[in-house]
Amino acid sequence: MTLSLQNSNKNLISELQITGSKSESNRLLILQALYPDIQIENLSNSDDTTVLKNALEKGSGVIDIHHAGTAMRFLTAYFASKEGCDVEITGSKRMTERPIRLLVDALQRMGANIEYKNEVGYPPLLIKGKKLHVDSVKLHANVSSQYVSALMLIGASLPKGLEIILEGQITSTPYILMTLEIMQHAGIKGTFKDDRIYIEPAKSIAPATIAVESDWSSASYFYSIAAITDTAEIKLSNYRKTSRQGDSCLAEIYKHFGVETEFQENSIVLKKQEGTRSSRICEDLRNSPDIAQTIAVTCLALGLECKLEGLHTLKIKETDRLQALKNEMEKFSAKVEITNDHLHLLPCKSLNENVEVETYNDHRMAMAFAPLAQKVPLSIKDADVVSKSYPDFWKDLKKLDFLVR
Ligand SMILES: O=C(O)C1=C[C@@H](OP(=O)(O)O)[C@@H](O)[C@H](O)C1
Ligand SMILES: C=C(OP(=O)(O)O)C(=O)O
Repeated sequence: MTLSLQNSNKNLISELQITGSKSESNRLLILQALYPDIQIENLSNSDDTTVLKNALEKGSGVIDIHHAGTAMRFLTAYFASKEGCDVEITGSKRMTERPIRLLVDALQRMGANIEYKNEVGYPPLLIKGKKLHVDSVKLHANVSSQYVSALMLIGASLPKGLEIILEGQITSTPYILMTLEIMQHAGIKGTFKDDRIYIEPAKSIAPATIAVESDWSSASYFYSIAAITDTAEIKLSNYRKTSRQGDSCLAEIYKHFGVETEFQENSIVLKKQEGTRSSRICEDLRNSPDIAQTIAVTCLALGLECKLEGLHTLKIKETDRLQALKNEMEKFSAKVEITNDHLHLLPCKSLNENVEVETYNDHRMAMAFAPLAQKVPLSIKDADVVSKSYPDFWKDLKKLDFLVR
């Protein structure tokens, strides 16, 4: 499905409720499978959460998790530690190109029975679950924090708990902290200090109801919309000032674009007044890789120079996001330089109209480019990719006066 987009309203006022965080939801579903006394409120309606939920219900045979990185990594650890289970976990073509060796190596050192069906280091995986007894493991932490979270999530179910020693520079740290905080909220004890994580064993936990906060990465598109328009007041419900999600750093980052965040009880209001904004944006996004595309496109729309670093994980996400950003921004007449971990967008004076944006099976390519329709009419190819994290995205855009056809 290709959608054409346009929005000429420069004064946006609206109220939305975005679905629950897929990161929080997927952690809670794994914990609930291990500790059934956990109740979850406001579970995400994203594909990534649905595939994980279905996989846990199925529990055997061939399990296809499509594009969902967290589902692939968390389920690998979960099934490997579940005695008697016999599964093949596979996913989309792209998933078979996303590395998983560091996690599999660590689990194998803990005694897990995991084999690669095709290429060593990549899904599909053949897993025969068994009791894991080793209580300390080393893990390289500079490729994906999801490997770390996967081990943490099963840690408390092991007889002696689990110590994880992180090697190398730690990437996406807020996601590791999110895992720990959610486990602590569920009553599991654990610590994360310097390069050492320790999760205490827990045979059972007291009943707990845990509410998922709405998704901050999804909120980024509304920050971008507010930044690009003249004036805006957009209320997003089910957000907290003290969030477990690292992408809540958006509230600080978008001040540079003149967007202020008012924290109300259980919601945020994004307020944009005309005028105020920086002339150049420089950010290190090692801790928040998922908002890189949003920020780059906001800068493109506003003709700002943008230097982003700490982007070394972008190449192994749903697509090579650095190359995809360069390809698509250049269609609008931008000049973009990329390296392995860095993107430099030069100020762009005028934007080409009616560009067809390719999305490369990446939900964030579709959603990050949509706000640009406030400057020039454009179209988004394969627009239904958004369902990976935010199935109602196009419906919600219409509430902000976007013409979506
Ligand atoms: O743990 C999580 O929920 C996630 C961790 C991040 O991945 P990396 O740690 O691979 O950067 C992030 O990009 C992804 O969208 C969700
Ligand atoms: C990278 C992402 O997801 P995952 O790694 O879980 O597929 C994302 O949602 O931007």
